Amino acid sequence: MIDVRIIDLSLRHPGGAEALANVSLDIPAGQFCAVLGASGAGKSTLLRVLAEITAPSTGSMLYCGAPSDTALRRRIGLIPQDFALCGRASVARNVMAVADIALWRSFIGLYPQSERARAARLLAALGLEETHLARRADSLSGGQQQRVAIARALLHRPAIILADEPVSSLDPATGEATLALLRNEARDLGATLICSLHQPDLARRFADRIILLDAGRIVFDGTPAKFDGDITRPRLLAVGQ
Ligand SMILES: Nc1ncnc2c1ncn2[C@@H]1O[C@H](COP(=O)(O)OP(=O)(O)OP(=O)(O)O)[C@@H](O)[C@H]1O
Repeated sequence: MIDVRIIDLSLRHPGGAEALANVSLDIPAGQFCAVLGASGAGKSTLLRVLAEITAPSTGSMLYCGAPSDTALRRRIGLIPQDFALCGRASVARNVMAVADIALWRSFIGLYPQSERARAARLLAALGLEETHLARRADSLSGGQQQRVAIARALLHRPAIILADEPVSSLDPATGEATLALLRNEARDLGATLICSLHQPDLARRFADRIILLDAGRIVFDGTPAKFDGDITRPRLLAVGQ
């Protein structure tokens, strides 16, 4: 079980606006923390900083009180907004690409039976039958590819799951079932789940805690019961005005 401490993170892109501004959070181990906010609010930036894909301008993160290291990084399950699949490779190869499997095995596609079975079980739970394992990833629909990215993140039993809009390409019913599965898997693993969403109703139903970002700042941090569900500010003008 890993708790996450985020200390005064700020990030200003070169020539751009401040994507994160003085973000501090203590996320207890095992918590499902939903990150909401209008488009451009900084949700992906926060997740990318936590995944150490993007370096912050200032601030730091601690995992169980310590900076991240190689061992910690291997315990993060990342679901990127763009899925980051290898289109030419099979679904099986994509799902098992980041699992803790000897490199020579993954080169020749010889995965341990236990990992194959877990991959098939996860994909089936996500609504993708075993026949999908042999298909090229780029032959799947966008929503199917998104679920492959979710299975890949869960396969190696992560202690921290960073999910960037993991149901954005799914129809409402599949999205709800997928988010329920993600929450349940995280619970079973004791994993801390930090998940950006565009659907306040899903966040209210599934998350333990909601963080609302606006222009890179935290403007709400509390329980779903206290959240009023409004993630947008009236700053868009209607066409013709
Ligand atoms: N590489 C970059 N260079 C310059 N600005 C960037 C870069 N990446 C993001 N930004 C800016 O940082 C801000 C936050 O972007 P971010 O992608 O984190 O928003 P978001 O809340 O995830 O949005 P969405 O819901 O549309 O995915 C935006 O103003 C965006 O234009």
